[in-house]
Amino acid sequence: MTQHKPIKRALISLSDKEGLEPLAAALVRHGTELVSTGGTAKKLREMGHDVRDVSDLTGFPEMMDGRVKTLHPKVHGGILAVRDNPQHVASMEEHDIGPIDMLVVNLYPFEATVASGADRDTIIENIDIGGPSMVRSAAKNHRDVAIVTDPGDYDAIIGELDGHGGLTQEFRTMLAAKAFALTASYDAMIAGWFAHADLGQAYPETRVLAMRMADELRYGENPHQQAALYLPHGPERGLAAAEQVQGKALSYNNLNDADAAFELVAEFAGQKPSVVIVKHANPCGVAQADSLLDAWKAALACDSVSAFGGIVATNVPLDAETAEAITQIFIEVVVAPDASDEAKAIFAKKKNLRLLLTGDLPDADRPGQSMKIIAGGILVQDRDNGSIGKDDLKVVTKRQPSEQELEDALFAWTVAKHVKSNAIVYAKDGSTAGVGAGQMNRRDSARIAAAKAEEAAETHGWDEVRTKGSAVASDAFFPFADGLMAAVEAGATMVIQPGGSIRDDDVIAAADEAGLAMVFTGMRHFRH
Ligand SMILES: NC(=O)c1ncn([C@@H]2O[C@H](COP(=O)(O)O)[C@@H](O)[C@H]2O)c1NC=O
Repeated sequence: MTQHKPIKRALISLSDKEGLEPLAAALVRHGTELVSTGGTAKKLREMGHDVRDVSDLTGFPEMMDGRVKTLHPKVHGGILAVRDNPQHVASMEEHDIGPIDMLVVNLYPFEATVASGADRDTIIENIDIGGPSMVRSAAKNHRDVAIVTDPGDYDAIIGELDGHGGLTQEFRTMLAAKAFALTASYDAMIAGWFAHADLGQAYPETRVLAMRMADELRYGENPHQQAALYLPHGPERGLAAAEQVQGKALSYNNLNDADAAFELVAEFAGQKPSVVIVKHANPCGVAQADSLLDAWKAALACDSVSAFGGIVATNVPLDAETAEAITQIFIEVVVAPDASDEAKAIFAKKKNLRLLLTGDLPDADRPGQSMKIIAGGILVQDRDNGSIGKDDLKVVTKRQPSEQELEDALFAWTVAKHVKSNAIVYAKDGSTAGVGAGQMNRRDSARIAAAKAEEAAETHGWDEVRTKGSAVASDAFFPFADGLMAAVEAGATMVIQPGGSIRDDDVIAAADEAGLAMVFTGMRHFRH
């Protein structure tokens, strides 16, 4: 049977004293002697408990604004001594060191201090030194010492004390693992603050990532893959901060697709009502219109086959009419800044549909980084926040684009930025006409996008395929004229692309011959 080791003496030193009362009461009930630092000792006395001050134990006053309180052999010896090691026992006797069986600590609130906008000196003062030192000592000696760092564990500890009079080795090991994760995360936050905030290093020599599990997911991309969502410490941001109003638990693929939809729709923040439909992380229909309902209809019309089981994102709050229309087909997730009560009630009828409300959309041009795991490493890059406006465009053809062509071109360009390479996007009158994604050559993407537009025309019984008279965006330059010619065959009259190929002259000549207007952006948007 696993032995439950009693706690004869506990050192308690807490910044966050929440939940202390029942834990202290349980310890006292089981005959534990309490030793404590200034503020915590005061609190315990207010609760009516006998407490020994740590300064009494060490023979030194707490000093230097609390920088030195527990950093003393009487504390660390009492924690680190191996109880059945005769030499350690002899040292304890020689130096009058008593064993400490439990340490209850939480650390100075470094993260909250940074978040509060405090000045540098205050931030530095909130780097806990004595706390992590004790935590590491106790976690190392978890064979004999219980290290309690998470108030979420207090109840279980009280249960063990009341039920068995002490804690098992397994319990102490679990606590130790948690304690080392805490000190590692704490130091990661401090190192991150120094590198990023204090020294302005976006790519420091050593990068420490500390993340907490926010959700255990049912599985990963496929059912045989285990998966979880991890978030960095600090305030939740972006899609991770969204409120899930209803629906089944979000899956790995839902989160990945919803993020793609959310990032694309954020490009349209503050613009006309816009709808993005994403499938397998690529947009399959994107539209802007005077009403959200019209934007939904236009986005859906682009590729209603692919939209089935898709993810929908909007740039304005959902209204009842749009909610009603969306629920006419099977949609996995809807992401929106907000939703009216009527819209929520309509979605509520679709029990499985996940509705995520994000509040204001993030700035699409914000700085940041993206990461991708490769075998044996992580690729880190600035997030693709590059954007262009009309003034950045260089007309390279004889024909100048019309205002409408320019608008459609910029819209197609914005969508193409969020389509996996090779990306070709046709757009007309503020909505996509065809999206070609993820092909190994540009010509195939151009053909696939055009074929989708033809299919949409057949499905909806339109007289004309919407690529006729459209603007086409290519996420990177056309290395040959063949990709451009595929767009000409589809009826595009305007091209937007980065330019920069050694065969640009051939491509421009082909565009001139076909009577196209073509602009170069000077910026590429590969997305893999
Ligand atoms: N300096 C030390 O020796 C020291 N020992 C413990 N602490 C921290 O002091 C805090 C508790 O202080 P108080 O009990 O005075 O409110 C805890 O967050 C603990 O981690 C210390 N403070 C900072 O380093």
